[in-house]
Formats: sequence, structure tokens, C-alpha cells
Amino acid sequence: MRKDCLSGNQKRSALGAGRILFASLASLSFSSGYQDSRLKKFFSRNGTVILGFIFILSLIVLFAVGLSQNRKTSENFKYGIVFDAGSSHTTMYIYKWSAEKVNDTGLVYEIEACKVKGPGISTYATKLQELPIYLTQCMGRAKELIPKYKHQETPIYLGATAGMRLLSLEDAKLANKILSAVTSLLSSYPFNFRGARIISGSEEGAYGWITINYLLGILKEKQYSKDPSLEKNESQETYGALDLGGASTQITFVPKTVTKNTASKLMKFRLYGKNYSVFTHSYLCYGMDQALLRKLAKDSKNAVLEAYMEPCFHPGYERTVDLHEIYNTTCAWTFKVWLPFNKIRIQGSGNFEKCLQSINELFSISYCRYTSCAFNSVSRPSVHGKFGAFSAYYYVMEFLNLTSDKVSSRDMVNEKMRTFCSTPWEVVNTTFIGVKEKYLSEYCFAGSYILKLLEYYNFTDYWNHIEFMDKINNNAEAGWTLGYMLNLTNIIPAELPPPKPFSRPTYISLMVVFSLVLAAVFILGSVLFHKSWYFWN
Ligand SMILES: Nc1ncnc2c1ncn2[C@@H]1O[C@H](COP(=O)(O)OP(=O)(O)O)[C@@H](O)[C@H]1O
Ligand SMILES: [Ca+2]
Repeated sequence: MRKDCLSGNQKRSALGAGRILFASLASLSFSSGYQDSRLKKFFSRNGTVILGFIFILSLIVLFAVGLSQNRKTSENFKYGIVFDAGSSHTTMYIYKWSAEKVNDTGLVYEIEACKVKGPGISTYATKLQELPIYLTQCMGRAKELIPKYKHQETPIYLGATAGMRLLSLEDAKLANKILSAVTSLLSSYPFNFRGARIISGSEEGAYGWITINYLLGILKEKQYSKDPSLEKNESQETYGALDLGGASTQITFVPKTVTKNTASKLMKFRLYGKNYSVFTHSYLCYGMDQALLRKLAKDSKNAVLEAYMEPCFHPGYERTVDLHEIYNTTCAWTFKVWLPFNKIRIQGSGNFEKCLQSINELFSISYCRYTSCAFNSVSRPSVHGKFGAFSAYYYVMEFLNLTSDKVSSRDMVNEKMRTFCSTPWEVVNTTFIGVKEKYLSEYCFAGSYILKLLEYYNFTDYWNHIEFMDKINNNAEAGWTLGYMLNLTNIIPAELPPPKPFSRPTYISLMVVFSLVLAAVFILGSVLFHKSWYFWN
């Protein structure tokens, strides 16, 4: 703990040293007496002055060291706000970091994740007037948490992901309308609004990669990390990043080898003085919600009498959906067939093997007019090393108890999934009280989909390679927003850090060294003085 002034002990030891010194000087003066010789006179008059001068100088140095040690070091914090406008929901993250910067990149951590009530921002195209209410609660939270005098300098960014990417493909004007409305709304707050935009799939993947490697302490050995074992790990390989959203999914990693085909998919970063070339690919329409819609669209053509059996839903579970709802998305339009009814009743049969087979068809055919949808045609270097999987990967696998630390073989995974999917809906619904029905009813599909997706990425034994992550080191959530913020801190002006005061051990060592020097000066001075006194006498 640093204090504003010298502590009691420090004061006492300084006073004690002073008393001893003056006593020594007095005895020196006394022993020198009033002698006749000139040198004797010189020493008797000036010896005390010289030693007194050295004493006062040393005291000044000691006090200066003490003051620099004890100077109040109130850190200058900066704040940044990033809105993650996802396809299913929006979350506002507030980050905080010291103005002190290391190699051009600030040390940023999350102080708030405010979930905006309501669906994804892309659904507001026809109700722009509702946007102020949508964002007001979280913006209020930002005003509360960030000190008022910091508001003007605090940047706000809004990044929209796959939901807005899809809307933009369907109707670019509508997507721009939403962004404009959000822009004028966020600009009206006292913060420094820096833009609302749709981030590309590559950015989403790459910033997610930066986030997890930053939080794991891999990018910089001196960065903030609560786990000392993670420090000084310069040669540690970076983690690959797997992000699964509602409308798109990303895979990002540093490839071992780069081919001509993959070179164009590399993103380059310089972080903490090091260069990174990262391969990233975003699969639009391969997010969980869009994958389910595509599956339902694909299988609804098998409907007889307005109903069909769905192996990825629990036995006894029923859902009636509007055909318009499933056929009308960009991702599912290729499955559109004419059916003599508007609604369809989907009845669960809870058959894990059949569910996997059905999901398989989503990967094996090119169903989409955009090249990025063609899963199998994407050239990609082979995966290697460790990966961190977050967002829906984490929510689903954690719920199903299928994270890497809980499974050890394919048989174990299959057995768990078979049992879960075949559990009657009534049992599931009464066992997991409090879980949102949408999530609960879709965990069988979601788990099966994730297993297939990882298989297509060539993770045959994912539990040996993938860590499912949520909040890393209790510091911040895994996701693209922190990486975005980290990258943007390069353009946020930051003061040069004030010179660092001494650490406590350095301070104590300095005090000891100066005391020893002081004592040595006295001993030497008095020896020399007495020698010369005897010599002249
Ligand atoms: N607790 C949860 N359990 C299961 N799924 C969840 C949970 N919370 C969020 N999700 C899912 O995670 C996904 C998040 O996607 P989102 O970030 O909104 O989309 P995108 O990144 O594609 O724009 C959605 O499919 C959402 O339904
Ligand atoms: Ca997301």
C-alpha cells in the first residue's frame, strides 16, 4: 500500500539516524577542541560543516526517494463502449484500461456486459421508432458506470454481425436505415460516438482470435494476467478461435503453412511489437438459428397433412411454424417448395442418429447463391494445436456437459447425446426449470449440429483440441468485441505514463544503501579527522 507521506517507522528511523549523526558531530567538534594549527582549525571549524552538509544532502536524497515512493499514484483510466449487435440479440460491453500503454496497445478489461432487451437489431427495420427504447437502458448503465468527466472522451462503437449482413444482402437500403437511426441515436449521448457499421465475417473471426489470445496471456508476456504461469510464454503457440453465432460461424487460426489459395484469407496484425498472419473464414448461414431454419425448410417438404416428424426435437415436443417464416430467409430460400398449406406442425421424435444424418445434408450440398455459403468449396489450411470455442459453442456444450474436460471419447459423446435427444420433452421441460424454452427445445439440435460442424472442420476428437470458453481469467468474455476494442485503442489518444515510482523492495534497498553510505562517510570522516589531528599534534 502506498501512502501520501513517510510512515511512522520511516520517520522514526530518519530521526534516530539524525540524532546519532549530530551526537557524532558534537563529539567530533568537542574532540577537535580549539587547537592552534591551521589544519586543526580548518577541521575543527569546517569538518563539522562538511559532515553536516553531507548529512543534510543525504537526508534530502532520502526524503526525495521517500516522496517519490509515497507519491499518490492515482491511475488515469480510460473507458470504451462496444455494442455487439448480433443476429439474435445485442450486448453492450464497457471496457476500462489504464491510460498507460504498452507497445501501442492498451490493457483493456471488461467492467460491464449489458444485455439489451429484445431481439437482434436487424428486426428493427420496420420499427425504427422503437430503437431509442431498445438502447436506452444499457446507455443509462454506461452513464452510471463511467465517471461523468470521462463521458466526452469515451468512444462508443457499434458493430453489427451476421443478422445485419443478411439484411444487407436482402435489402441494403433497409440495413443502412437501421445504421443511420442507430448513429443519430448514439450520437445524442454525451459520449464520443465513433461509428455504427456492419463488421465483415473476417473481422469478426480475427477480433475473436485476438480476444482469446489476449485474455489467455499469449500475445504479451507482460500483459495483465492473473495467472503467473501464463506469463513469460513467448514461444507459446496461439489458440485458434471458433465462434458460433445465430447466423454465422467463424474459424480463425495461425496456419502452419500458407498455400496460394489460403494466402488471400490471411489477416495481418501487429500486436505488442509482434506480427501475426491469421487465417480466418466466416460461414454465413452456418450459425445455429439459420442452420435450424434451413434444416426445417429442407425437411418440411416431407410433410404429410401439415405435419412432419423431426428427429432433432425431443419426443412429445411440438412446434407450429409459419412456412413464410422458414422459407423467407436468404439462407433457406433454395429449399423453397410449394406446399398446399401455410403452417406446418413439427413433432419431435428424438432420434440422435437420424438427426445427425439430416444435418449432414446441410454441409454436403451447395444450397446458397453466395459463394461463402458453399462450405466444402472453401479452401482452408488444416487445423492444428489448441482452439478456444465460445459464444453458442460454449452455451450449448456447457449445458449438455460435453465440454472438453467432461468427455474423453466419441462413444461417450454419442451416448450422452442419444440419451438426451430421446428424453421426452415433458421430462426435459420439468427438469430444467428456468431455462428459456427456445434454447431448451433446441439443445438436441444444437449439440448435434456442433458435433457435425467440428467434424467438418476435421476435429475428429475435439475434446483433445478444443477448450470451451466463456469469461476468461474472470477478466472479460470471449468474443470479437474486446479484440475490436484492443485494436482500436491504437487510435485512442493516451498520455505517456508517468515515471514509475520505486517498488517497495527497491525503496527499502535504497534506504539501506543510503544509510550505509551515510555511516561510512562518518566513520571515514572521523578516522581521517582523528588521524590528521594526531599528525598535526
Ligand atoms: N444460453 C444460451 N443457450 C443456447 N444458445 C444461446 C444462449 N444464449 C445465446 N444463445 C445463442 O447464441 C447465438 C448468438 O448469436 P448472435 O451473436 O446473436 O449471432 P451472430 O453472431 O451470428 O450475429 C444465437 O443462436 C443464440 O440463440
Ligand atoms: Ca455473435
